Amino acid sequence: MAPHALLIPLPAQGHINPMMQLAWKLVSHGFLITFLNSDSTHNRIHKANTLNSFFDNIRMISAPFEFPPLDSLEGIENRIESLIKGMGPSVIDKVIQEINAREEENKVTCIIADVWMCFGLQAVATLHELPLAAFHTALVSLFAIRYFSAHLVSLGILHSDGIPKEDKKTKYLPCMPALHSGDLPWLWAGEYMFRKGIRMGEEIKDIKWVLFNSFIEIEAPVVETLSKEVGVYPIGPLIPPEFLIDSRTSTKVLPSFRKTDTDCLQWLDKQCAHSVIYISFGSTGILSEKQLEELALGLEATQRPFLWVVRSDLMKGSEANLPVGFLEQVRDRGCIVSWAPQLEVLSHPSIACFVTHCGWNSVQESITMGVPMLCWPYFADQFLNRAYVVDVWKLGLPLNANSQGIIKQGEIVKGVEILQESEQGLEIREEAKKLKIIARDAVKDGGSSWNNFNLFVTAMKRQPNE
Ligand SMILES: O=c1ccn([C@@H]2O[C@H](COP(=O)(O)OP(=O)(O)O[C@H]3O[C@H](CO)[C@@H](O)[C@H](O)[C@H]3O)[C@@H](O)[C@H]2O)c(=O)[nH]1
Repeated sequence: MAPHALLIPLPAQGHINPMMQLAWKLVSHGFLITFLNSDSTHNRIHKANTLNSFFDNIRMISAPFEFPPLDSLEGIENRIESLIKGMGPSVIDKVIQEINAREEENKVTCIIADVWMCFGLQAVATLHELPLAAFHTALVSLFAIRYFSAHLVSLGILHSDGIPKEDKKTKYLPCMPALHSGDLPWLWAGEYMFRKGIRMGEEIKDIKWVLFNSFIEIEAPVVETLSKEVGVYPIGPLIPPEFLIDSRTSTKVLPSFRKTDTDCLQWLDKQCAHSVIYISFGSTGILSEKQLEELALGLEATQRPFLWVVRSDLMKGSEANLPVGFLEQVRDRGCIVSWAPQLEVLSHPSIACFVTHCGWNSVQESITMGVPMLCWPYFADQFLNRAYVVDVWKLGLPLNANSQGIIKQGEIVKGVEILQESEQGLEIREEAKKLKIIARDAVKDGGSSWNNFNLFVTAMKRQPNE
């Protein structure tokens, strides 16, 4: 009997993508996969991706629960709570019963759930005598700072609502870089996120396998510290192996929530090597009208080619408006798309640098493709990721806002020029080349993530009575 994993993602692009990559990897190791979404998320993915080879190998199912994908932060607390209830333990129990009743020969043999979907799930796994693994889509450091945050309260470093007592750059954990107080990943959503993070740590502590889409080499001290408390298994980067070969011919594109515009790849083919600035704010980052204008004018002023993902909801409150005359001014030097095949873009030889909101997938994809970054974080873990990119790995530069919170056009021009033309930029590009190799080695035979993944797969393939 083939092992059969039930995968339960959080319905947000940045969480579904790595879960799909994990699904793909498990299929290549002989697993059957059932991929569970809420009804609305399931329908949206199918609508945006009519023909995609992903669906040939992975069974996509949905739970009867209307939950639109999390691609805006509006009312986030209530939406997360409603998701945790609507797709909670009793629903998962029913889904497993239905699959097992239908498929005598292919019963579910393990559950892998996003850490946000694990609340109360251990009881269901125990009831069905199934192993449960939690999947964390970002840095181990993000989980660690949440996990140890109650301890930081007891030490008097944080107030009981998660706000730091002192507003200065602090080494909150000895194993992590110093962070500005505003970099703490719960502050954007206040006490709710802080408490939820602590609850998550308590819930996950008893789960034997916690898989991380990261790799040990980039945050070894944190992995070592957290492993004393939790079963930490970094298995990333989960980027499909086809993308890790420089002379790749694969056209595999992950299904996403939005229609992918692949024409930009032909535009990239026409550009010189290492010349193009790629700009994307992931699935949720938004800009004010003024901020969008400054970015556009900054790109114009660089006089360099650029590929910019302008999602229809990139601008706060209305359809994104580019400054009057901007398109006429930049002409063929700029390519604007509403959703890019990002992995293919980042692995294209014409890309010089990535202006990124520092969502973890974007950062890890950039590392794995050896592309230096200009960091423009927006919320959640993105400030923590920036601290690693800039201060620890030295793979990029921060884009600094002025006193009104605006990143001005000159800052963008300066960032690109430093990366492309200065001694400091050369050092950053050298670091990017080194870390690209380390990232790829982690998933090669015998690499750290390869070892963890194989340990996990072997354990999941073992029959319960073995
Ligand atoms: O035009 C685009 C833009 C993005 N992507 C992909 O979409 C994903 C976006 O993920 P990420 O870069 O992590 O950004 P978010 O969508 O913002 O991700 C959420 O989830 C991440 C993982 O938990 C967190 O680190 C982020 O802070 C959170 O916002 C990546 O795989 C990109 O390759 C595309 O394919 N095309």
